[in-house]
Amino acid sequence: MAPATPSRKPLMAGNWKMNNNHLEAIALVQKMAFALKEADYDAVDVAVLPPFTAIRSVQTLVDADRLGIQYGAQDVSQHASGAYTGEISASMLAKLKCSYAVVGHSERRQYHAETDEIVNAKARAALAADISPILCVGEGLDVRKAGGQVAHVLAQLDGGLAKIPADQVRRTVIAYEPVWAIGTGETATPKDAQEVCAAIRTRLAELYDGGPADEVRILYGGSVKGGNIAGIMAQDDVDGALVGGASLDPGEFVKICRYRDLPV
Ligand SMILES: O=C[C@H](O)COP(=O)(O)O
Repeated sequence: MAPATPSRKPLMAGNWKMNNNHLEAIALVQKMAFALKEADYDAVDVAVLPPFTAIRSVQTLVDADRLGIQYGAQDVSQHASGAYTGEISASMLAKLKCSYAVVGHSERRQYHAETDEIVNAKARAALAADISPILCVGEGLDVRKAGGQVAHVLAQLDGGLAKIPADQVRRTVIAYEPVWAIGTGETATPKDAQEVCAAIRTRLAELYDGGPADEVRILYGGSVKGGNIAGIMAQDDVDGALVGGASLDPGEFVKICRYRDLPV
């Protein structure tokens, strides 16, 4: 596959999961913003994905201080509006100027029984509101041990992208997150990450004519930190990272954003 081009600007997205109230969120974004320089934003898109309750505060800070940090949500409803207690719609997130919404994170699939059909409906709801879905795919340890990771991930990809046309897939982000590497300290090797990310790009080329495969950003996620990001980013088909635990530490997250300065 072709190496990353300027049309695939790397994206480092910090998924805070269920951490940080709105006051803590402001403090964390301020620390990041203090450390990040213009050159960082030129090289990398930097995004935070706070809990829903903190998005408005992050928006206010980003707007007031004209920060280059992007932000988004960790989930979105598949429904547009109505009697869905506890749900947050894509149009509500668009009103908060969210750039991204994660869909199909393995924790949603596992704890909330989200199927590929639901994940697909969420991705389409996000796109309809001009929000880029970050579509998560990834295999469990049993699948990995049996060598079925590529087939498993491609089936999730096919399901997640169903009925999404080429002009919309261009703005979709795919995150490959092997479930066995999330929050465990076990990182996939750069070669493991490249194998699956390359297979994802090849499948995108099969599914879509006209070049979207070369434009879609594919992230790796799973115990990413300053010590392993450079090797992962050296892979041709990895265009960034979805970072969990390390994104809660501003120093570590900024280090990840500056992976170019780190040894491979
Ligand atoms: O969304 C992020 C991933 O689940 C990775 O989390 P982690 O970096 O804590 O392993």
